[in-house]
Amino acid sequence: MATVHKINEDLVKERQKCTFNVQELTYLLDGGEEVTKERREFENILRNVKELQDEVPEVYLSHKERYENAVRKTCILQNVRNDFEKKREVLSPRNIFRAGYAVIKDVSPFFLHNGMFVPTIIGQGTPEQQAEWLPKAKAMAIIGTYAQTELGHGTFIRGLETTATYDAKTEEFILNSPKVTSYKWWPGGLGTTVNHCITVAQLYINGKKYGIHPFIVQIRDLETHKPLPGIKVGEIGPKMGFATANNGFLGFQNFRIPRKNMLMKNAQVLKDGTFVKGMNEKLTYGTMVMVRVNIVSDSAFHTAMAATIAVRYAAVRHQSQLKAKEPEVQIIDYLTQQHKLFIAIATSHAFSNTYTWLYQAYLKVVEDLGKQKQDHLPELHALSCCLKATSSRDAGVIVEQCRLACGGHGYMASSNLPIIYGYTTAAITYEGEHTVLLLQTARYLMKAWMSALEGKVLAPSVAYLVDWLKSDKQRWQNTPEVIVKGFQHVAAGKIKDAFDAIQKHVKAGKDYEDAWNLASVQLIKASEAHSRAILCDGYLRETVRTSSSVSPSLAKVLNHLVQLYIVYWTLETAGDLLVYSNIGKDDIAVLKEKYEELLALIRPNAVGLVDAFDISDEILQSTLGSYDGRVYERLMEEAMKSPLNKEPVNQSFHKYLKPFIKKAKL
Ligand SMILES: Cc1cc2nc3c(=O)[nH]c(=O)nc-3n(C[C@H](O)[C@H](O)[C@H](O)COP(=O)(O)OP(=O)(O)OC[C@H]3O[C@@H](n4cnc5c(N)ncnc54)[C@H](O)[C@@H]3O)c2cc1C
Repeated sequence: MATVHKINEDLVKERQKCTFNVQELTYLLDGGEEVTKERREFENILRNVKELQDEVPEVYLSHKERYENAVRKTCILQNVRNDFEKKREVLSPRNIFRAGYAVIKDVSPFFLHNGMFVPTIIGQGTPEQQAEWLPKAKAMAIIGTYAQTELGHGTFIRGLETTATYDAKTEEFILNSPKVTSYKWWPGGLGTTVNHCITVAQLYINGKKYGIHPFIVQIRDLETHKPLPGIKVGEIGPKMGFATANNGFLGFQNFRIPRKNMLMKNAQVLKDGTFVKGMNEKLTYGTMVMVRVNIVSDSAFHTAMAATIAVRYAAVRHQSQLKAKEPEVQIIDYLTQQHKLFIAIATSHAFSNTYTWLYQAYLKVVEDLGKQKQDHLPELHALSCCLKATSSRDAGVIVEQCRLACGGHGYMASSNLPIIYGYTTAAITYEGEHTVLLLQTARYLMKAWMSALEGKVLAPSVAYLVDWLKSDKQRWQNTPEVIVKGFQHVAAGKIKDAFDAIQKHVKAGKDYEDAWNLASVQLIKASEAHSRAILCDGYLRETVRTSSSVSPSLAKVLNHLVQLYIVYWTLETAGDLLVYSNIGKDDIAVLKEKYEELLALIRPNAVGLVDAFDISDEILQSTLGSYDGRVYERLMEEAMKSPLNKEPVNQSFHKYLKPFIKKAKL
């Protein structure tokens, strides 16, 4: 049985100060008591699986050992999950996502299987293809990944160079990687784990190019796991993070796959080689949108992890004195520390709330698409692009801020903050590079602006453009509602400026594409401002909605957090508000005071708020952030696990250091 340690006294006191019911907030954040219970039950089972405990911490393992350990543990996790789901409901995706971190400190080599392989078969396979592949994929009789990016092209997918040439005689596609730049590069699990992948390739029929399409490709023998003839596959090597994700490369040489392996929900290739264009190419957006929506939720969780570690540590850590002769202060009592950390808590809430409404919007669009309706798809696509971009970027900044807030100990791998940063920052690039996604949203915003000028009715998320055109700027008030309007004014002003900049360049004789490039810094700023307005508006609306159904004490705390988020961003973007809204210097001065008041109001609840994220020690895996606050003891215990501490004198002393010292001339 695990030893139960005494809880650090500072944390005990912090928990006594808390003014709301922590459990109530946990249920709210999880989406209901049942979800929390399911999650805890599953995490508890995992906690008691002895084989999942590492004797040697992952960081001390070699690259190869670390990978092998990750595969071993992911298989156990999958078996535990299967047993659990046999007895009861299928686990919710968010709960399984969280539990994964209790098993592997970094990213699982199976990450892409459920993250992209299965969803792509669902999103882009015909009913017959789904019937053939899905049962095997869901049971993990086959393990897959999603191979799109190549050495030469990531963002520009039309430039992909892998070819799939149809051979009508044999009813097969022949896959080839004609150049080194056409090698697939990055797919998770591809290195040495998966036996299948979805490969995105340029389709050729009778010498004619038909654009990029997805194909299911078996790349390894199911018995021996050896690459099949014509396949060159391997691992791409160490990266900034993602140590166990097993990202790989893949090349084809005249590799043949049956015709039925092209995913044909959209376009089709008939037996005789006739190409049938899809009714709606936009259908393929569905999977992409879903994955981006999920990244908003992942960002909420990664931010919550970092906030939990840094807030608990700030409560336990004492450093310096505020006044001479007084005891050293808990660092959480420095206002600058609260400024670094409380926004982390509020940001996680903002992203959770955003995910809630965005996911509902996604479900509605999927339902509509089933009825051949796609009116809301462009809006959802634009929203998912900018919210993925902004949430992953903000999460990266916040995690790093939390690491810095932990001083030197935050730099320890055992704090887990460096690893959390590694996978949080990766999300800024994968599934659509940050700038590129902001520019995609900007395209939508430019069209929306044109429509607004023409007096057309706009989609709800950009309806503020019409209001902005109609009315004079509203009289400023320092209320959350008016501030949100202020953010909308900033977005509208920046959208107008970017639009005008493009027009100016076009009038000066530039092509539209060149004008676009010349205005692109303004375009991404417009997109960022739009994201911030959407985040603040959605977070405020969701908080108002949920506040009516929770206890008054919790509603009060939720209200403090949303206000903090809004005021924080007002002060961060005060320059923009001064340019584009009616805010005055005096209003900003009042808001600075308001911000300090909010920090003080949140202070007694800080530990309770991170406890409410309910992230178990097994998931946090942090010496600084554990529930019991045994920070120093854990740091020392982890240090003692270093292989360098297993022997009194390291052999390098005798081999190198001693001769070197002996030779020293005094
Ligand atoms: C950890 C990780 C995991 C990944 N997993 C997978 C996976 O499983 N499967 C897979 O297929 N891929 C995967 N990828 C690849 C990922 O999707 C690409 O790296 C990403 O789409 C960016 O493409 P790129 O690397 O070609 O960057 P580039 O597109 O070359 O970007 C480089 C720079 O050019 C800029 N740029 C590019 N195009 C434009 C433009 N039109 N306008 C303005 N600026 C532009 C970008 O903003 C960026 O600053 C992964 C990547 C990472 C980091």
